[in-house]
Amino acid sequence: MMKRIVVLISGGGSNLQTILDNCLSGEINGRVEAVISNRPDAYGLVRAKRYGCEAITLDHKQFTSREAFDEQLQATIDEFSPDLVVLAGFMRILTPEFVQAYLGKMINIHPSLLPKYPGLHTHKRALEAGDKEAGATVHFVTPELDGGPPILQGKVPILPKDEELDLAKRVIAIEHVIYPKVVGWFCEERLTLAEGDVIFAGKTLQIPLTLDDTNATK
Ligand SMILES: Nc1nc2c(c(=O)[nH]1)N[C@@H](CN(C=O)c1ccc(C(=O)N[C@@H](CCC(=O)O)C(=O)O)cc1)CN2
Ligand SMILES: NCC(=O)N[C@@H]1O[C@H](COP(=O)([O-])[O-])[C@@H](O)[C@H]1O
Repeated sequence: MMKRIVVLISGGGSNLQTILDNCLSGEINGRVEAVISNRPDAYGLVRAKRYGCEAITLDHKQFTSREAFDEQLQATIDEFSPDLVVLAGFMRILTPEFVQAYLGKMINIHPSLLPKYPGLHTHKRALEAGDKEAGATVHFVTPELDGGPPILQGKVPILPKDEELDLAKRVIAIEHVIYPKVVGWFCEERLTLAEGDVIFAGKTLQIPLTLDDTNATK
């Protein structure tokens, strides 16, 4: 049964595009039913229209509170009865009530090797810390910001002359590899969240998988 996916965005949507492409190619056994942006000018909405799904703007600035925005967001998402909600560059902190409604069926990609650098400006922080490697983490979404159980990480080197943009480009390239992989696993029903544990292919993940591991998990 093809899974129903809703994607939340705030910007350019390159991760969204990778997921759309993998749905079209059959790599992901799913269909994106709707893309919802909290910003009207998000180019990801153009990508959604080109793919042929609903492209919806819920401008968070039009709401009097975070709770009111989340309430409307939940009502909009539920119109599509998704099996999976994918945050792809979605830049709003979600209320605990909202997150609880999608626990175990909502994932996010974060541009750092969590638990290092939750929140914003991850590449700047990694460079300032003098780190030798960086990367991205796909995780289940919980009320704790970027604190949800990690699923898969992709690592990249930090090079001596790297500036923020250099690192951002190298990290987003690995994001485009790991995110569709995790979405695909979820749509094949190989990935679940149970009592706070990530269950992948029938085994409890004690630590997140890294990209190198995935060859062994075919
Ligand atoms: N309850 C949760 N909400 C969200 C999670 C989560 O794990 N739990 N993940 C984030 C995604 N994210 C990083 O990966 C993130 C997004 C936004 C922010 C943030 O500080 N947002 C500000 C506004 C910033 C802006 O508009 O540029 C805010 O909401 O006030 C931090 C981390 C998605 N939500
Ligand atoms: N805290 C959330 C966050 O910073 N997410 C990051 O926003 C970018 C979105 O790019 P995209 O719109 O091209 O997919 C990605 O790098 C993603 O990791």
